[in-house]
Amino acid sequence: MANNKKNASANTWSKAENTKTVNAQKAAQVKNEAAYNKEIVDKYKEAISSTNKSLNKKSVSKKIAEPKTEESKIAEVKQTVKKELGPKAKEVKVQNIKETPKNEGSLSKREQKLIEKLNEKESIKQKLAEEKKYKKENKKQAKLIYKEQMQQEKERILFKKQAIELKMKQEAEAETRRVAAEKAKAAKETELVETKRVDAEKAEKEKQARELKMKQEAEAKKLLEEKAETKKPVAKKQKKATKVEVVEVKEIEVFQTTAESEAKREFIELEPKANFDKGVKGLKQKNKYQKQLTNKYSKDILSQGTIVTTANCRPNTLEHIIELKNVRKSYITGDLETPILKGIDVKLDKGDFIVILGPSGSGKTTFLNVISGLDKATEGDVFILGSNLSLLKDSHLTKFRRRNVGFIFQQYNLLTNLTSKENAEVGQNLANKDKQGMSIEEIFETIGMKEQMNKYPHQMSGGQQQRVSIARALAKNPEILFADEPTGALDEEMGRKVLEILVKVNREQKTTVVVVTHNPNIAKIANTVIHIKNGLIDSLEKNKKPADPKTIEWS
Ligand SMILES: Nc1ncnc2c1ncn2[C@@H]1O[C@H](COP(=O)(O)OP(=O)(O)OP(=O)(O)O)[C@@H](O)[C@H]1O
Repeated sequence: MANNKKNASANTWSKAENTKTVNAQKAAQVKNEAAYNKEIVDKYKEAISSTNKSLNKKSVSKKIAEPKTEESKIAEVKQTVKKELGPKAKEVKVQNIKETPKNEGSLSKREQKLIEKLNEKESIKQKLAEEKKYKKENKKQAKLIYKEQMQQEKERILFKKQAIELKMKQEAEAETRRVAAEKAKAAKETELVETKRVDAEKAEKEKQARELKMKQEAEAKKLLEEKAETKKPVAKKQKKATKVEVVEVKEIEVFQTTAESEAKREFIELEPKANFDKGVKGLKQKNKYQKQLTNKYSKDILSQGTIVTTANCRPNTLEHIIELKNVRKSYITGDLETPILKGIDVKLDKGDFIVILGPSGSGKTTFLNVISGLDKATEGDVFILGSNLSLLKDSHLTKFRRRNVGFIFQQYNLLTNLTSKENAEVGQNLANKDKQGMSIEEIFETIGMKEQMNKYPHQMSGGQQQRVSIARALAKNPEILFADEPTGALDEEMGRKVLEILVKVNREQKTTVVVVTHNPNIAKIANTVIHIKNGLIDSLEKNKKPADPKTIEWS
């Protein structure tokens, strides 16, 4: 019995010794593995540090799990052994190993083998668990590091993006500032240029106003002088002029046709002269001959009403206000004679409304100028109111025109610095005092311009200005009213109005009206229509029923 007890005790001790050895081995192994783990952790740390360095960022603020202490490892192994050995291990632990006698029995071989196997198994299991754990830990760490790196990369990209955006924003702001500065500069320059332009315009306007004022003053002065001169012509001229001129002023009184004066008119028939050369030479001879006759007969024609013919023509002055015989008009161009009017014969009745038509360049205006005394024929008789205008001196021609004829031009020719009324008064100053005519007010009433009497030409329309020019012509109370394209610059409405006035004057005042026009429709309001073609009268038609200007077609 005592021996059995002794053996059991020896066995227990031996077991304990073995367990101690195993535990020591395990502790050594854990120590080694701990060192190994530490090395791995160090490596990770180093990797993290190098990654951080490469990202040029702060070090990863990662808390890497420190390896477990040796004591905790040993405790853990002990715990595992305890778990594996179950109640046996419990038993071993319960007993005090140091106190257990060394020779107290021994384990059976089977038990020993079992323990060895268990230890081995435990060791492998332990190792696998550790490995798994470390792997898991490493994977977790790597994941964290990766996550951290990704986060850092994201931050880096975000930072870069923000930096780019900031740069772009700064550049945009700088561009905006530059554009604004340029705009401001341009605006300043424009303002400067505009200011200069406005100043220049202002200066120019002031200059023009000064000039206009001076011109107006000069014209007004001239008008007043003319008025004063008209009132006392003889007295003033006597002061300044020579004796001969005084005689001239006294002598020249334009002949007026009355029933009484008509009977007293002298008639002189000159032998027609035909032995002139051809061309320019002949033209010069004709001019010379005409001058001689002019010097001889001009005064008598103008003041005495002497009728002088160079073309075998005795005009019927009671019937015909205009009578032309073999009228020619030529111009000298270089060495060549250019014939325009080529031998015109015509008789036009007093009080007629005459319209002259013809193609452009046919000689209409030349014809009008010759019969109105604005130009002189080269050859032939031009009897107007019985006076042969071909034999009047220029100064006498002017007097004749002033007394007897009125003009209306396409471009109204009003004095710009005089009002409508004053323009008309200029005409009135030249009026035929012996002939009873309309007053200025009546004239403006006739032309429908009473409200515009105090307006200046620039304050009126073209049609209104043309009507003022009619008023001016009518104020002269002329025997004949000549109009060259009077509606040429007007629209239809104004054109018709002007024609209505001319017709009215013709009917009511018995004024002979001669109108040159391109518009064949206007011919319908006339009672005499002349067609001029190539410097000759192509036809003369009488119209017994002239149309009202309101009813004619216009274009
Ligand atoms: N001073 C001049 N010197 C030379 N030729 C002239 C002169 N004046 C007019 N002519 C010519 O006389 C011709 C007739 O001119 P005019 O003005 O009389 O014609 P018109 O029938 O009135 O023409 P339009 O209807 O075009 O006004 C034209 O060929 C013109 O060139």
